[in-house]
Amino acid sequence: MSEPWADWEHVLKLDPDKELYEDDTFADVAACGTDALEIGGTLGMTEEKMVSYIEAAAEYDIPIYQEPSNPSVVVDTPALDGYLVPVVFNAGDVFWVTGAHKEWVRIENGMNWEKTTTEAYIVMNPEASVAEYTDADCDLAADDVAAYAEVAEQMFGQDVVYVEYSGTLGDPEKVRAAQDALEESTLFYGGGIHDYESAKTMGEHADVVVVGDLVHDHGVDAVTETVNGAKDA
Ligand SMILES: CC(C)=CCC/C(C)=C/CC/C(C)=C/CC/C(C)=C/COP(=O)(O)OP(=O)(O)O
Ligand SMILES: O=P(O)(O)OC[C@@H](O)CO
Ligand SMILES: [Mg+2]
Repeated sequence: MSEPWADWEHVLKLDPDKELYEDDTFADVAACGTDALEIGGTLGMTEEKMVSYIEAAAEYDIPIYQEPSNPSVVVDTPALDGYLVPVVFNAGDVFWVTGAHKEWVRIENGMNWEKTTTEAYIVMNPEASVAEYTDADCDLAADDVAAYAEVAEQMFGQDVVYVEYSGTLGDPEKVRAAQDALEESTLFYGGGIHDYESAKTMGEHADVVVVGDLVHDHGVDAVTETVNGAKDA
């Protein structure tokens, strides 16, 4: 049976450390046309902020996945369809490859493996908090990105590979290189998607376009444009 993300084209990532835009509501967010919500962020995250976003989104009929940035913010609730847990393949600190994950399994009272999937992150924007946080080596050419993607799928069995340019629009050639290197795995692209064209461009190379900051900074109507771009790609 294929995993749900095999059918996704667009994901909206909500950061519980940020507010929704102006008069936008969670009902508006849920109706924007995206295939799923991912809830997570790097800075200022707490379990309380996570819970309030997950509970608000759970009122609506849309898949919700938590993307925890560390073990202490993981929320155990039936409101979640699952956990998408980053593993940063180009991290400088092994804590973000296996260390945090080991700590999570150690402190949990039994894991819900059915609901847990890892995302093989390739972090590409050195200015992003996620790059600083994980001490990622972002100095990667297209063939480096392709090789990381292939290693993730073929050697580590990763079903989701995520080219992450958080905060800036990336190089489509590097996204395409990752796609060309993959056989079955689903390629997520995130970073700087802000309109129909940018979503369409990245959607031509990635399987799933992830939109983050736009929903907080410009609102749901702007996100709907990106849904259209991703679906037309
Ligand atoms: C084992 C568990 C439960 C967690 C560890 C998970 C790992 C390895 C996290 C490291 C990578 C990370 C922080 C992922 C969070 C998702 C993400 C990339 C959010 C975007 O971050 P930015 O846009 O850089 O941050 P802000 O928007 O908060 O500034
Ligand atoms: O916030 P933006 O730049 O849209 O990035 C989306 C996502 O990839 C962040 O993890
Ligand atoms: Mg961000």
